[in-house]
Amino acid sequence: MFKLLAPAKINLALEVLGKRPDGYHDIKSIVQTIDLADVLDFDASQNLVISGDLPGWDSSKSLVSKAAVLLRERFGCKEGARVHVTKRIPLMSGLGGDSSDCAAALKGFNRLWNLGLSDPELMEIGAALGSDVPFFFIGGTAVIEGRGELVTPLKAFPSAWVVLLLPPVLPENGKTVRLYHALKPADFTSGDKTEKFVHALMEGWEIPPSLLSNAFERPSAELWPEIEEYRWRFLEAGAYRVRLSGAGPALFSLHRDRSEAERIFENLRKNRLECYLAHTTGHPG
Ligand SMILES: C[C@](O)(CO)[C@H](O)COP(=O)(O)OP(=O)(O)OC[C@H]1O[C@@H](n2ccc(N)nc2=O)[C@H](O)[C@@H]1O
Ligand SMILES: Nc1ncnc2c1ncn2[C@@H]1O[C@H](COP(=O)(O)OP(=O)(O)OP(=O)(O)O)[C@@H](O)[C@H]1O
Repeated sequence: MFKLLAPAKINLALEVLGKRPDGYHDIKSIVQTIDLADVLDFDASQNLVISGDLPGWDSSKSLVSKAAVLLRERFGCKEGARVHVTKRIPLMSGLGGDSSDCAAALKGFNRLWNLGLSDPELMEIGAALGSDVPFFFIGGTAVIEGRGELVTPLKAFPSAWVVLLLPPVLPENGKTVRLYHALKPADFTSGDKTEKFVHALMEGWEIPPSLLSNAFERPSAELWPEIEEYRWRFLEAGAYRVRLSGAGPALFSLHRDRSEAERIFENLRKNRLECYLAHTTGHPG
C-alpha cells in the first residue's frame, strides 16, 4: 500500500541544563537527520499486525505498537493495519531509531485510518510516547528544547558525510535513563554553546569544533569504559574528531570530503567493526 522512511539522527551538540521537577531534564540540542533509515511498510488489514525483519526486534517493546494502541484508544478506530518494519538503524544506539519509527508509524496510521490529524497534533501525541519523537516530524537540522519536545527548524547544517562506529557494548534497555541518572551537576551547562552554534549556522559562519559537544561524553565513558578503546580505534582509522550521538553508544565523525569518509569507513570495516557510512539530509517536506 505505502511505505515511509524513518531516518536516524545524530546530535551535533547536546547540552543538559538541569533536572526538572517531573524527573526529566531540560536539554538544548542540535539534532540532524542522516540517510541511514528504517523502512515501514503499511497495508490495510482487519487486525493489527506489526512485524520486523531484525532478529531480537520485538514489536511489543517498540513505540510503533504503542503508537497504534494510543491512536486506536484516543480516536476509537476499529480498523487494523499490517506494518512491517525493516530495521537498518541499530537499536538503543543513540541514533533515535525507535523514536523515528514511532514518528513514521504515527504518520502512517494517520493516513491509513484517515484520522485527519495535523503534524503539530501528531507531534503532541509523539511527545507523549518519547522525547525524541517530535523532532522526526521536522527532520533536517533543528534545535530541540524542553525535554526534547520543543522543536525549532534551523538552516541546514553544511552537507557532510557521517561515519558511524557502533562499539560492541550490549544494547541495553533503559540505557538512556541510566545515562541521565549518571549526570552530575558539573555536567549541566547553560545552553550558551548551543545558542552560539545556532547563531553561527544562521550567519553561515564555520562552526567551531568546540561547539559540537555532548553532555553524555563523560557519563558514557563511566558506563561503558570500553568505549574509549573504540574512540581510539576510530582515530587510528583516520578520524580526527570523534563524538558521541545522543546517549550513545554510537560514535560519529563528520567529513566534507567523500573519499576521506569512505577511507575511514573501509578502515573500520576491515577491522570487522560495526560501522556505517551516511550523509546528512535536509527537511523532508
Ligand atoms: C538522549 C536523547 O536521545 C537526545 O536526543 C534524548 O534526550 C532521549 O530521548 P528518548 O530516548 O526519546 O527519551 P524518552 O524515551 O522520552 O525518556 C527515557 C528516559 O530518559 C530520561 N530523559 C529523557 C529525556 C530528557 N529530556 N530527560 C530525561 O531525563 C527520563 O528518565 C526518561 O524516562
Ligand atoms: N527488543 C526491542 N525491539 C523493539 N524495540 C525495542 C526493543 N528494546 C527496546 N525497544 C524500544 O527502543 C527504544 C530505544 O531505542 P531507540 O533506538 O529509540 O533509542 P536510541 O537509539 O538509544 O536513541 P537515543 O539514545 O538517541 O534516545 C526503547 O525506548 C523501546 O521503546
